[in-house]
Amino acid sequence: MPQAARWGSKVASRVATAVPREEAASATLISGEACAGGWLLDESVRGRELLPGFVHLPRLIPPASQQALLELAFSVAGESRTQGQSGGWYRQEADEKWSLNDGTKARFWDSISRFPTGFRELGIALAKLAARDSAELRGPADAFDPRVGALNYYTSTGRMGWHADDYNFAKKERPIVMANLGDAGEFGFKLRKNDPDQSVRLNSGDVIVFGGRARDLVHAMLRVHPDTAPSEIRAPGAVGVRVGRTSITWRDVGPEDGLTFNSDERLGLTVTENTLPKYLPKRGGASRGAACRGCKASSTVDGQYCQKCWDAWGPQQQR
Ligand SMILES: O=C(O)CCC(=O)C(=O)O
Ligand SMILES: [Fe+2]
Repeated sequence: MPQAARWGSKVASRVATAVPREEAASATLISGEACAGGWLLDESVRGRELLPGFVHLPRLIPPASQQALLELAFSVAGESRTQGQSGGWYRQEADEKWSLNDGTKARFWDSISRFPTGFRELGIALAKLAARDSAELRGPADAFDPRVGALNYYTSTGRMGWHADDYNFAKKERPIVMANLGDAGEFGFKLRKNDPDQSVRLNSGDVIVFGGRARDLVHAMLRVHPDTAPSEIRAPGAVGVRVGRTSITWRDVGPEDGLTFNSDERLGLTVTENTLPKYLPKRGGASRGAACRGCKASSTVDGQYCQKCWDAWGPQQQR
């Protein structure tokens, strides 16, 4: 059985059994043809539009669905912790020990086909629920067709610097949909770079969506509030492992937008012929002769790419 299908069936059955009866009575089952098992969402939650096109839906995802989603994230991002393959959230150091692939945090993304059945439909449902409370989001949410799932894991000291999401990581005209699980996080945001910083606390089960005029929202994960996960949420995996904070984003984007698959390439962990120059790891030493593979400039720093193409990769390092 192909890997994606294997994981799909495994996680979908876990999701189905994770939702208790009591909760089923008070929440609405979002179902769909491909949504085996279904996801429970509290549709009575209304969104707060923090900026035109930026909506926060507190506790939209009830605890049982939070737990199921967390297990899904840990399963998918831990799937390929095998030497020679994509390391998911992990990478193997020289001493052969596995560690998170981005220091105090970890990042992973790949085609939505690698995620279990129902994951894509959940992203679509979340976008539509947010659009009830933002005229700005209606068009972008109607057209939303997520093709990539991205999973971030933060330890208690993990952060992400200020940035706007590139168009090669989500189409310009489509929203970015994010679910928050585990420890709460302080999410910094502003419409433009020079606007005053604002922040909102995102608790486990909260969803945010930004699109339309807020598609280029400048945002950051300022800090994690350690040990604030709801008591009923458990870290999947070994007993005693901290829950930490996980964010899941659904992204409507594909190779036609210049997306490189998968996250290992963008993090500079592996380089393939598809890796964009700006994601190549920086090295020193100028060399002349070959034209730059990125922009055809005549001088390259390593025989392949020019300094400008190397430098374009730099800002990604701050993430
Ligand atoms: O995890 C978060 O809160 C932010 C994630 C994010 O901005 C990203 O992955 O681009
Ligand atoms: Fe982002």
